[in-house]
Amino acid sequence: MSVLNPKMLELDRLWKIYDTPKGPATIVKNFNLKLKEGEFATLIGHSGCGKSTVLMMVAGLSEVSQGNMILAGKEAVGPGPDRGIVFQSPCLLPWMTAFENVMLGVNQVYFTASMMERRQMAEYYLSIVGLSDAMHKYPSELSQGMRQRVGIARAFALQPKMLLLDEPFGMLDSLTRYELQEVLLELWRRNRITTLMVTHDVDEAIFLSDRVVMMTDGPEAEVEDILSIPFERPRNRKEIMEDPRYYELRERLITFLNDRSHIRPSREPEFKPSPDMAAEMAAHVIPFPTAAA
Ligand SMILES: Nc1ncnc2c1ncn2[C@@H]1O[C@H](COP(=O)(O)OP(=O)(O)OP(=O)(O)O)[C@@H](O)[C@H]1O
Repeated sequence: MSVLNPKMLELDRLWKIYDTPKGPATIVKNFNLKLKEGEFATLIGHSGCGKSTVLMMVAGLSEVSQGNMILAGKEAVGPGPDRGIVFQSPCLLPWMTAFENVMLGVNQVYFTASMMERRQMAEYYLSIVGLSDAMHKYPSELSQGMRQRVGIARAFALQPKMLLLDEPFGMLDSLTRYELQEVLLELWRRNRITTLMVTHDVDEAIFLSDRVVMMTDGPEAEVEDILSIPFERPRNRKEIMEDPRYYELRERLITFLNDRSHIRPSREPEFKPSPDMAAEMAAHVIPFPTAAA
């Protein structure tokens, strides 16, 4: 029997400071989070608060300015095949079929496996995401939703320790998004890969996650609160939506986002013309034509 790692990911007082022309900008400050093996967590917060920044640090694609990041008991530095990433747009190589795009990573990571095993692995994941009949098509022959299915299959096929998803369904219509949420849950049910996902969608966060991590507004964003989602798995969207707890959770998340939007500083720039400029502007106003004109 395998023993689950009680701490698959530990983010300990993580900071991200960018050097900007105006000086250092602290985007994320003292960000603490622990994920258990097999846990599905989502990051939610206002646009620009630093969700993708946290995800990119975990992916090893953005350097950690301060703090520790431990993945499966080891310090994680730089990117690696132990972390699979799915972006909003799947970035497939256009001259390769869906199958070849998935095989690209599989060949790199499982180079000791036989060609037959590698092909079977790619075919298995492409069929689970519903692309059995389209796996030999080129990206230009696939819809946006199908391309994202390839992106999801590609990430799972590498069997990473962690899956990182940056608004993977953000560009899809709501029907396709619901379908792909189900696809993602089915793959996750079979593999139980520890997952951290960025989303703006409160319903998506509740439907998919074990815990929703609410981030404060940036700059200097940190974890404000964490909401545990109590619904049993496997989850059924209809049953969840009929559960009174769903509306309580939804209310809490929406209230959190709304409350924070009230304390956000106004971004409206100040514009006070000098008296001379005001006179100049007034002189340029074209009078509204009257009936007599
Ligand atoms: N290379 C960089 N240099 C300076 N600032 C940056 C850099 N990259 C991102 N930022 C800033 O970091 C902040 C957080 O950006 P990030 O993309 O992480 O936010 P987010 O919460 O994911 O936003 P959204 O929900 O809109 O995608 C933003 O203010 C952004 O301008």
